[in-house]
Amino acid sequence: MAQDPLRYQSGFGNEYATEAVPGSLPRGRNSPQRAPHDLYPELISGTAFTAPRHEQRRSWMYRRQPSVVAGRYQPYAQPLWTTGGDAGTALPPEPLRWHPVPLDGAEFDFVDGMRTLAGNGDADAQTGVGSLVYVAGQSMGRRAFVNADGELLVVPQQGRLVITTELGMLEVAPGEIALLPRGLAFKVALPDGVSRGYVCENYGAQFRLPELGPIGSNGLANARDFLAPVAAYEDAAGPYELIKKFGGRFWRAPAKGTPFNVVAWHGNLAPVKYDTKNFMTIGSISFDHPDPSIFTVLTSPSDTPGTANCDFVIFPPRWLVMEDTFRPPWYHRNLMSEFMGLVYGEYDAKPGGFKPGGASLHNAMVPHGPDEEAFEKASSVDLKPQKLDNTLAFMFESRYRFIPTAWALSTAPLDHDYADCWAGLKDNFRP
Ligand SMILES: O=C(O)Cc1cc(O)ccc1O
Ligand SMILES: [Fe+2]
Repeated sequence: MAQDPLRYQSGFGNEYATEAVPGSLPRGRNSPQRAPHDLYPELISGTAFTAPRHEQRRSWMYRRQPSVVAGRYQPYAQPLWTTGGDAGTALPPEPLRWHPVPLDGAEFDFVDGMRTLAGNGDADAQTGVGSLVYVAGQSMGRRAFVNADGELLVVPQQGRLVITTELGMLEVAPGEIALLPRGLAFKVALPDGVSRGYVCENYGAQFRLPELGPIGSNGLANARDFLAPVAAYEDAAGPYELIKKFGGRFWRAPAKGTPFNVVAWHGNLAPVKYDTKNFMTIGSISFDHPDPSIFTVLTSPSDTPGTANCDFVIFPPRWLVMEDTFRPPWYHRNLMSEFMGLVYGEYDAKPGGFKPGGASLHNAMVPHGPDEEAFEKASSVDLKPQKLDNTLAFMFESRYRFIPTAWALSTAPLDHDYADCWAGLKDNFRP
């Protein structure tokens, strides 16, 4: 690779165009009789050909070998990365929380270290999402992964990820996120050693920026802050192992060379990264705690308007200035189901038991809200302007109940005492 591959092009869903070797992109057409430098043109589409134009996502790659060149596939064991929700599970109708997932995955890479905590929907029906955690200590070396079941929204919690994709490279640190399109080959290197993070595997409509309504034409996540890679290809010869997730099952195939052989590409289907520091957070400057939808970074719509397959919501550092207001989240129970994680710091509704690397799950109509400590403090504190700083929590919010996996309910560090955080709330009524 002649140029630094860690350069980026900005924008969300742009018509990007990039070439690692000048002159490798055909001009004025997509598949000339012979492409420049005798590269093979190959199309990857992330939407149906007849999807509405504004939803269309596809890219053209110009590569040294088309990706059909691979050996035969054999089953591959990754039993803890499950797909969808297991309808046979007796889903507890109460709040669930997990302590931080232990950092004991030094022997695993990003694919083998992935565990599904909870899932819903059905990859074949193109609905629902999985909520996963990874703990990994090995870089993928000459192993590449393709996920035919969904796109991956990656939320690193500890350790940077250097993600090599067919379309180029992304370096993603905690506080940033990556969005990896369905079907695009990638591998992950771990420059900081053992790393942990969260992943939303989205089987449904692709994540996109939310409508802004009365907010106007600027704000929340701005399109230009999403960064796509520039074309870059691997030179070193030698065999590769391809791992593929396809219909919930895992497969492996040998390949005689690297799948990261794309010399140039153009199109609007691309991996991107986004730094949550660039999120323009909006809040109440009068009174009351607003609905958390104001914190939506990306949304995957379902076929019911406003009722998302999944919203990706962050709770970033921000000022709280509301007058005569209980400032943390209210007690509530919602139609939508909420899977939450914490990248760093403290979450204002749960200063005690919700830790970075942990997770919580409040499914449809499961009541939840501030723990006793948060309630006591927020209902008596002097309401000066207050900066909630050094904190980043997030939520995968879905219209479908998240069903925890057998791993989540047995091996994972389930917090059996979670309900105790509300048990001490007093009846303060004095008629
Ligand atoms: O339950 C939670 O902590 C997430 C959440 C935050 C908020 O500010 C309002 C509603 C909500 O579900
Ligand atoms: Fe909630």
